[in-house]
Amino acid sequence: MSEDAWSTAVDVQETSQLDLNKRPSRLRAPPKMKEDINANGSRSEHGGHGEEVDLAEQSLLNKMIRHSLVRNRNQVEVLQADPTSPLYSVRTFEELRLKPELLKGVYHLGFNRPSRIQENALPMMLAQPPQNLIAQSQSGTGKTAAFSLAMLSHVNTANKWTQCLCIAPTYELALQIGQVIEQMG
Ligand SMILES: Nc1ncnc2c1ncn2[C@@H]1O[C@H](COP(=O)(O)OP(=O)(O)OP(=O)(O)O)[C@@H](O)[C@H]1O
Repeated sequence: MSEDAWSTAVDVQETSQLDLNKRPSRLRAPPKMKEDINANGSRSEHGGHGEEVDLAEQSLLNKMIRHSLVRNRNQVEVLQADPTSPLYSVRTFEELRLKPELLKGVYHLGFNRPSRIQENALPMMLAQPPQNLIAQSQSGTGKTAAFSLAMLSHVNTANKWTQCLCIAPTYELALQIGQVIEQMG
């Protein structure tokens, strides 16, 4: 249920991003970035400069592809049991020694066990002292959830200052990551 609500909210958010000019809400980008996005959008609307890549549209397309994977969650769960799948995992979130609040957030999202990228990357990202990590995995295999969990694990809620900085290549992607973090945190 909560996963459906989350993906629906993200979809609504994505749709709203297609019409940034008409939306005077807090979801607006800072002026410079908004200008860039709108510039890309108008280029694409008029079909003008064939070679130029519209990053906002590209990001939305990626999101739509991922959304179709979310709909097939049952299949994802089955794939996690297949040792040849990148989603395969034998470890549990408890074994990753996440903070109890985060564990609650993970289960609230309906995650029963970590995917392979989460299983491999999280111990390194949670190590003390923290280690640098570059990781890659197929789309929809849980990378966002992995680095979001790692970021949140390093946050001390008693400290009232900024403790994490997540840099994303597009505004839309940043919003999506923010949604995941809100859900988990
Ligand atoms: N351990 C898990 N168990 C079940 N579902 C999961 C798990 N981890 C992530 N998911 C779900 O799988 C979907 C894809 O996860 P996520 O967005 O983290 O993947 P991604 O690798 O970052 O994808 P992309 O490369 O497209 O950005 C999301 O709906 C997420 O809620």
